[in-house]
Amino acid sequence: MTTATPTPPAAEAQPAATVLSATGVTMRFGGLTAVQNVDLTVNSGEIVGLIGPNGAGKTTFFNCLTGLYTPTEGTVSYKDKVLPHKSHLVTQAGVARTFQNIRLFANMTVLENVLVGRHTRTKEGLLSALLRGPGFRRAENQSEQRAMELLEFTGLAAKRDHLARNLPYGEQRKLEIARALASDPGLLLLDEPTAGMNPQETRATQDLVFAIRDQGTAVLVIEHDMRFIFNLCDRVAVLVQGRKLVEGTPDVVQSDERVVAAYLGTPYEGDTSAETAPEDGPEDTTGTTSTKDTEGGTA
Ligand SMILES: Nc1ncnc2c1ncn2[C@@H]1O[C@H](COP(=O)(O)OP(=O)(O)OP(=O)(O)O)[C@@H](O)[C@H]1O
Repeated sequence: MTTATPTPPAAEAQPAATVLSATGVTMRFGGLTAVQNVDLTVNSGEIVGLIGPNGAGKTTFFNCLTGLYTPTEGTVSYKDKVLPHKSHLVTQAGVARTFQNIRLFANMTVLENVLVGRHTRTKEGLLSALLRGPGFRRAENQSEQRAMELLEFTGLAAKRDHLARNLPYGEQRKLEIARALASDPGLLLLDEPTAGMNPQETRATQDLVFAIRDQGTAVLVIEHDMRFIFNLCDRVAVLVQGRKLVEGTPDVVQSDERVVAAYLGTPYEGDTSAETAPEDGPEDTTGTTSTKDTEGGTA
């Protein structure tokens, strides 16, 4: 008689832990309120999208989350700890980001760029670095190993010794992501990761973001390419004139008449801000066109 190995009871569906919690975030620049009383959470295992017309406050909100700006009001917590208003401390806490305009060290190699992103995870001090003692060399080897893993992961390993400035645009964007991942973040914020990309590069970026999520890093992404956002995200929040207008699944958001109206700049029933509606031109909310497809790279 064979004894069946008891199978473990099916794991009960646990509510996902909250990774990021932004509460009542407001950012004023003089008389201009760029972000107003925005709440947003990102849970572990999630990809959350942040969309909105130009000037809606998306990047300002990212800057508040990542310590570049000190919000005028509100708090931002990562894994239940309030984040400091210093970007390197936010990175150290476990939140990494990329920028709308690529910020690589153009004259450093691909590998060196990722190693720079690794510095928040190395403990060796300045003295140890100057003396190049065994502890420093061990840490250096480990960092290089991790950097190479990330270059494999992002498909850039063969370019490790190329100067960043010589990479094609799509690979520069990948390198930015690899560098952000080098700090081993639990949350990655991507600001327009497909801006200026062709459709193949955009699809590859989509696959990369799924892979990042599958490896255990939650993702919050700003993007104008609606097809990309609605394919990728579990949840989407829409900012309009600094306020969160709608939040929900891609299906809910796509079919919300307020979202369509906000993008078209037309008033909707109950809209109190119609007189100051954004002047941006129509953007496609149907998922058929990327508004950035016609833009050049921002490198
Ligand atoms: N440092 C700043 N000082 C003053 N005003 C600012 C500053 N940064 C942003 N703003 C203003 O805040 C508003 C929101 O800008 P923000 O760049 O956050 O929008 P966005 O949604 O990211 O736009 P886009 O999609 O075009 O990148 C805009 O009116 C912008 O001019």
